[in-house]
Amino acid sequence: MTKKVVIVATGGTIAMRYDPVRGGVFPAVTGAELVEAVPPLAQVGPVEVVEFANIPSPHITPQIMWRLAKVIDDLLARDDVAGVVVTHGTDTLEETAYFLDLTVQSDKPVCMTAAMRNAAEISPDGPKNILCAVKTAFCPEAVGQGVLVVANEEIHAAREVTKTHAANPKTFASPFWGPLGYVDEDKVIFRRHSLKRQKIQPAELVDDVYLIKLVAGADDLFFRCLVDKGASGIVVEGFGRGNVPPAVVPGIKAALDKGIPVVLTTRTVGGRVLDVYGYEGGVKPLKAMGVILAGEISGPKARIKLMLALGVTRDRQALAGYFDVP
Ligand SMILES: NC(=O)C[C@H](N)C(=O)O
Repeated sequence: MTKKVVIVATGGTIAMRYDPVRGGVFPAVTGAELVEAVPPLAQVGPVEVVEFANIPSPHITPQIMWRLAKVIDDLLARDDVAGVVVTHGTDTLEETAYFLDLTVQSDKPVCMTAAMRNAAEISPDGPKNILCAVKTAFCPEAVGQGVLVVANEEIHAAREVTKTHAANPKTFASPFWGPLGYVDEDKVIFRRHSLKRQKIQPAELVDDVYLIKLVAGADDLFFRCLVDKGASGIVVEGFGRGNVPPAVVPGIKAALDKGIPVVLTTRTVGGRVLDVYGYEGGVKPLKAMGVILAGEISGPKARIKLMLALGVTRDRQALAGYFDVP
C-alpha cells in the first residue's frame, strides 16, 4: 500500500497575507493552497490535507490542542497514513508541540512546521518548511522520535525546542542541545535520537493551571489571587536553580496549604532546577515545603504537563513523578 502524509492545517503566519484594506496581516490561505504552493511535494509522496482551523497561534488554547491530539491519533491509526505534518503559528508552536508529544499515542512521525514570513512576502519560508516537514514525516528514522519541529531545514525535539527570535526565519532552536538533525537536498539526516518519550493519557484536561514568571523584588500577590480563585495548579518560573525572592514564599505556602500543587521551573534557557541553596527562597526549603521540581523543561511546557497530569491524579507524590524525568 502506498502510504501518505496528512497535512493538518491550523493557521499561523504560514497561512496569512497582508491585507491593504485592513492594514495588517490576517489569516488568508487554506491548507490546500499551502500545498499548491509546494510543487516539489509531488516527488516526495502522496499528501492529504485536513483543514483543522485557520487561526493565529496566540488564539490556540489547551482545549484546542486536546482536540488536535485526538484528530492526529485518529489519522495515525489509519494503515494508509505514514505520518502527520501540522502547520501552525510560531508564537505558541512549542507549547502545542509539547502537548502533542505527551498525548499522541502513536509513535508514527508528527512534524510541526510554520513560517516567519507570510505567504505574500518576498522569499516566504513556509513552502520550504512544508517540503522539509513532509520529507521528515515520510522518513523511517523519524518513527519513535516523538513530536518534531521542522523549520529552516532543521529538525528539533518538541521537549527541547523554543522560539528564540521575533522575526528571523531561524527562530527555532534547542539551546545547549542543538537540533536532532536536518533536511538536506537529497535526504533527511538524524544525528541523534530524541529522549525517551513520556506519554500521559488523562481522562480530562484540567486547564486552570497558571504560570507566574518571577523577577527581582517580586512579592506573592499573584499567588494569593490564584489561591483565592482556587486554581488547580501553579507553575513558578524562578531564577537559576529555581530560587525565588523571600517575599514570594508565603504565597507558595498558602497555595500548598490549600492543596494546590506548585511546580518550580527556572527562567534560564538550560539546566535543571535543583535543591542546591538553603537560604530563604532557595530550592532546598521550597522542596521541603512540598514544591515539585520540574527538571529542565521551561515554564510554559511545565504548565502543559501539569494540566495533563492533573487529569490523571491530584496526588502530590504522583504528580512529582511526572516531572522526575530527564
Ligand atoms: N510566525 C507566526 O506564525 C507568528 C504568528 N503571530 C502566529 O503565531 O500565528
